[in-house]
Amino acid sequence: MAEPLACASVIAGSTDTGAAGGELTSLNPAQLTDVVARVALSGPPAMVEAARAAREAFPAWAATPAPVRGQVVQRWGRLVESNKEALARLITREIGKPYAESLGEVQEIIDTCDFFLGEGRRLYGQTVPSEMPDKQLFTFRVPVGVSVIITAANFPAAVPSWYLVPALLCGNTVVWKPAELSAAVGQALAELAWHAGVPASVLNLVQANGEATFTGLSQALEQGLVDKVGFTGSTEVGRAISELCGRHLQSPCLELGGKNPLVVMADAKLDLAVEGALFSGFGSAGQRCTSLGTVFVQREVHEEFLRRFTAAVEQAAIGEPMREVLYGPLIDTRYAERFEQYLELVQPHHTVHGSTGTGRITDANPRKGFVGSPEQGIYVHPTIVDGVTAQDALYRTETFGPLVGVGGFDTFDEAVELANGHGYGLSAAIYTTDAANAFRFRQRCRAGMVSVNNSTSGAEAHLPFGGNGLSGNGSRQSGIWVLDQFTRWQSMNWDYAGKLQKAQMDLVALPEADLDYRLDV
Ligand SMILES: NC(=O)c1ccc[n+]([C@@H]2O[C@H](COP(=O)([O-])OP(=O)(O)OC[C@H]3O[C@@H](n4cnc5c(N)ncnc54)[C@H](O)[C@@H]3O)[C@@H](O)[C@H]2O)c1
Repeated sequence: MAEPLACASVIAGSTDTGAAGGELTSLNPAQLTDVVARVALSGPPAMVEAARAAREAFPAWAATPAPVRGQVVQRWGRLVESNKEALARLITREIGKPYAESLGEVQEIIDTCDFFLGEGRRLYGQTVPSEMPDKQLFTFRVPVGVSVIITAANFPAAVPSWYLVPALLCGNTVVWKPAELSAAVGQALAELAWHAGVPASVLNLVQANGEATFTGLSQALEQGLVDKVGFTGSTEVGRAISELCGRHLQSPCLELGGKNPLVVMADAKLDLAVEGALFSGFGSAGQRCTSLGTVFVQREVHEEFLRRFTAAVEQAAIGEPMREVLYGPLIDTRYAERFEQYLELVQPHHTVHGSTGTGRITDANPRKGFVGSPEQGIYVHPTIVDGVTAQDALYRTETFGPLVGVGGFDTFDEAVELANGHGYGLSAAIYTTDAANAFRFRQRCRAGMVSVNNSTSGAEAHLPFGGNGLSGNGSRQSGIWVLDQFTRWQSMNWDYAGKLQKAQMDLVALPEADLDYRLDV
């Protein structure tokens, strides 16, 4: 086993080993005897100190030409690329994500850096015509200022990069607070950024628990040190962050939970739908914000879909994440305990399918075909629950584990209602061979992201990512759309008439017109 890494906050290049917020041991969830990192957590003052360092660094970074910032970001991407396997191994070791998916996660950072290299040469503003002569109007994108980015453990590298890369490219300075459970991945990614030329006080790393983060953020906002908050995590914490920011007249980016529906129409290619449901329901052990929550199947094909889906889940490879598996362990025992509580939402009238057991996978509660040994890891059985209706708590609760509900519907309108009615609005999918159904579904769906004949999971670095309702406040990551989060529009007017011209008052006379004129044809 590799030696544990030492992790701590790094503020303007100085490491805070004081552990005022306590010490945390980050364990490999597939092998709990493997200590991945020992983390010295900071107390609330670290957030304030980091925000102050970022504030001081802001003018110089904002004045650095955007194409140069773009090249820095691109170098970060190149360094991530040359460390791709090492970073992916660390992700798998620290949070138990299957290695192939960890490689994909690292690729997404590389893609994001590549995309924003080009954006450094654009960051376009506009020239706008004025209503007066000898006057020109312009718009410019200007950086927001100090951005505090707080992220979750389940996507410890790719999702942070969706914030960090555009924030830096746009000229902001940053305080990044990774999840405690992925402290080592956070430190590794930050280290690569510093080595790529991002100045230490432009990207500050704070390792702290949720409570200290909230208190520190609140103090930093109070002192006017923070201009933007980006948060990825649970809806509950997102709401608290939103209330805090609102008091300071700030609008945070919020990327929160999901209860993502997948609709299977009777005309769908069932095998394709099963494949999509398997990947999005059980991939990453259901610990994605875009994980499938409930499959709604048109009644004519409900039984057949369930039969094939159950068979696919029974055959799925589950086990040690460095091997070829659909999913590995849950990220932490806290998640497993919560998952077991969610199983209690399964009412007696539901039928549980597709597993040799429920709850934790252990030698005493084994899963046939388990890849490796479950004893030292946090593994849970995949669970399909049939008979989910809009009245069930399961219908509206994000379970954040390998549990997929299945429900039925008769008409397309009913399917749309079920897909929209749970309060979340992150991702939704429909399987159909009828193009009209696909377009109508997209049009009536409240989700920020809609898939047709594809699973609810997946993202591309240049497409907007984000949700509505309980899934977020409509902010979007990725592509050009995220620029609106990390820049503000500034307008400028330049009058070269040599006299004061007043808009709306000094009107330029229009040519004479005869508006009563009618054609005689
Ligand atoms: N929409 C998305 O893009 C997206 C992506 C990944 C995860 N998620 C969601 O994240 C959740 C899972 O992550 P989690 O359980 O770690 O979430 P969480 O909300 O408990 O924690 C997320 C982050 O917030 C910090 N935090 C916790 N309490 C805080 C507080 N009071 N103030 C400030 N920061 C605080 C944590 O330390 C962590 O860094 C799920 O709901 C999942 O759907 C959403």
